[in-house]
Amino acid sequence: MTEPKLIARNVDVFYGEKKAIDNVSIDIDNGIVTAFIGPSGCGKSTFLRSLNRMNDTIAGAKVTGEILLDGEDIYAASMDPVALRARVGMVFQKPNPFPKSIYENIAYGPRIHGLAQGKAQMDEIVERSLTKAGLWDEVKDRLSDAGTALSGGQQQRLCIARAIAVSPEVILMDEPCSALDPIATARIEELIDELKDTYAIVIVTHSMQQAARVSQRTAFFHLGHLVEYGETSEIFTTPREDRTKDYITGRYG
Ligand SMILES: Nc1ncnc2c1ncn2[C@@H]1O[C@H](COP(=O)(O)OP(=O)(O)OP(=O)(O)O)[C@@H](O)[C@H]1O
Repeated sequence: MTEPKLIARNVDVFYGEKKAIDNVSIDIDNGIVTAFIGPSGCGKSTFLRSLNRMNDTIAGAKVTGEILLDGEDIYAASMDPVALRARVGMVFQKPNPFPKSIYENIAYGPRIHGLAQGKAQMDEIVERSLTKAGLWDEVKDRLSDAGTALSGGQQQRLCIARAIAVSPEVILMDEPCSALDPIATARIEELIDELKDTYAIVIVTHSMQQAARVSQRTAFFHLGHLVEYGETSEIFTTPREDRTKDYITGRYG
């Protein structure tokens, strides 16, 4: 057995006095897609954001407990949150390209992290990242066009390419398809399936069909608790907990 990529132990997340995540412990493995599901407001996004310290950017948010990336405490004083977010990248619900060219959207991260020695190396990173995100053929002749001029689905693949460009180890995706049409969604789902061999992927989704299609492991959250975690096929066919059963059969959510 290889070590889990991420280990969370007894994690609580507070917004001011309010506890949004209560004592969550979970191991997240490499080479697979892990889905977080559960009714609106159960804390999926909050917990996802705690995995790369995005909650640090929210005033009043506090995380307690322990989260280890390859055994290293990501909340340790010695951990630089900017470097951490390159290792644990994030893709958001709404595609959010920078108001810059397609090329610059990809080159920005590698530049600030000093990953390219010169123009030729940067060109290579840009091409490799866009290729991995399945976008290169569509944009190779228009790299100086604005990223925001692309379609919604292309913008989301651009955002995935931007995350890939800084050589992450984990990619967190917070409902990455919720603003996309079914065809663009299918492209992203195919892409997620390809990327899982290189990165640990965690996806928050409202769609149980999507969780069933793209993930190998599923975590069901309810009211800030991790109710059940296991193989996706088992969670959807033979859940152990009544609350999971009620959710996947559509009794609430
Ligand atoms: N910035 C914030 N400040 C205060 N409370 C927040 C903040 N973000 C989320 N919450 C609260 O924390 C709880 C969990 O919210 P979160 O967005 O993590 O849930 P979610 O399961 O991702 O919901 P959804 O599926 O609707 O996106 C909710 O009660 C929410 O109102």
